[in-house]
Amino acid sequence: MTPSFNLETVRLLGATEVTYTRRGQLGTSELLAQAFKQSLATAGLKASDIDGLGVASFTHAPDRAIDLAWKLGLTVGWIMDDSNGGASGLNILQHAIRAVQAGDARCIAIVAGDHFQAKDFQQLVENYNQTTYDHLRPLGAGSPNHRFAMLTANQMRKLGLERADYAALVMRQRLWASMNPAAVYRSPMRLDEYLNAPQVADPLTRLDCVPVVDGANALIVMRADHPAAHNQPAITVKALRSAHNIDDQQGDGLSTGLATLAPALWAESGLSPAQMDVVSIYDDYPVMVLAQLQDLGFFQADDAKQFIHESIATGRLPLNTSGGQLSAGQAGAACSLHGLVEVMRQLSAQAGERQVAQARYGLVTGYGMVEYRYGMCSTALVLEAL
Ligand SMILES: CC(=O)SCCNC(=O)CCNC(=O)[C@H](O)C(C)(C)COP(=O)(O)OP(=O)(O)OC[C@H]1O[C@@H](n2cnc3c(N)ncnc32)[C@H](O)[C@@H]1OP(=O)(O)O
Repeated sequence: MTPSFNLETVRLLGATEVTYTRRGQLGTSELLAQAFKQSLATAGLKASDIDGLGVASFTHAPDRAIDLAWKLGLTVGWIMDDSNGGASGLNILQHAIRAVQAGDARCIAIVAGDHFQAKDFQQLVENYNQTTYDHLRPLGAGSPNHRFAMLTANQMRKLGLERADYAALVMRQRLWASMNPAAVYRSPMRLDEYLNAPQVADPLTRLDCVPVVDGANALIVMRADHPAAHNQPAITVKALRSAHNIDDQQGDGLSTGLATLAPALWAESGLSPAQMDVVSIYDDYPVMVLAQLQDLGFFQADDAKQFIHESIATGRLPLNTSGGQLSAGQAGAACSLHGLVEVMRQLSAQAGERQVAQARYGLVTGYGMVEYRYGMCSTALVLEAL
């Protein structure tokens, strides 16, 4: 287990998202640049304050972080690219915190985003890794939808769930999305709409699968003693843990790396699931939202149905208050900062109509990098508004 480290010397600010669109006009560099500029404006910073840059993207290639630094006119002493999908932004964050603590940089901007034409996404999933290319693509099963359909069927059996139970989660997220101007799907969803949506891979329909959009997110990681750290409500990280490839793809995929890291995460933060005021759980498919909440101790297997209807559907647990990716949209690697940006906005009292009253503690998870059965990467962090 990694040793704990003092996070008090680091602050997060400048959380921002570029409005998600389907097949928009801006290319990846432009989206990343827009997120960067919005983040600076939100944090009250100038480009010359930034001395570190992290970039997460699938479609930024052949450019890399240094090319974006040049386009933005940045001179930096710390730079990082990450293409680990749903884990990428939080992976950069984990490194950025260390860099700021160690004095390699004082003020790091992290940006994540993608622009997709329809054919780009197909190309991405079929070439996601060598395993997919060699073994799944020839079977016509390159898309993650097929694999998460199997995980959903298995979870339905294990937890005694029906489609109407998943509907309650998806519909609640859509309700949150109706209060997020940046979300791509904002019209409230009815149960019959959910149940009758076009099937994608039994038992998943279109409304269970994260929609592909364009967009970008950004935030700033800064030393707590930096003069600009007081430009807006300060947010600190109480604990951050990652656990990747915990079982060599030999498990059932319904227990993620979060089950491994949860004891240390809660012990280090000194907090418990019941104390979280707002929660962003990586939501590529509803099955994984439930799997991660269970791993983190929000409910026990026997209570899954009750938890969905009493805590999630009622909003008693403010879960994925941006609408989550399922309603706001998944802009490629931007998904890796999506949940963090939302929790930071909630903790900074900047969430507009969907603001959770007196939000002090928040939880964020990242998940991703499907090898051939399920995601291999898991990260979680607990945040506090100071
Ligand atoms: C670790 C991970 O993150 S793994 C996950 C990685 N991501 C993925 O694999 C993406 C999964 N999603 C998908 O594959 C696709 O979105 C699909 C298959 C579900 C849907 O794709 P398609 O069937 O091609 O539908 P398409 O995107 O063209 O949309 C068709 C219509 O449905 C609408 N639509 C699509 N999704 C939604 C949604 N969630 N809510 C409401 N409307 C939707 C579209 O706006 C479009 O409407 P229009 O015709 O009026 O413009």
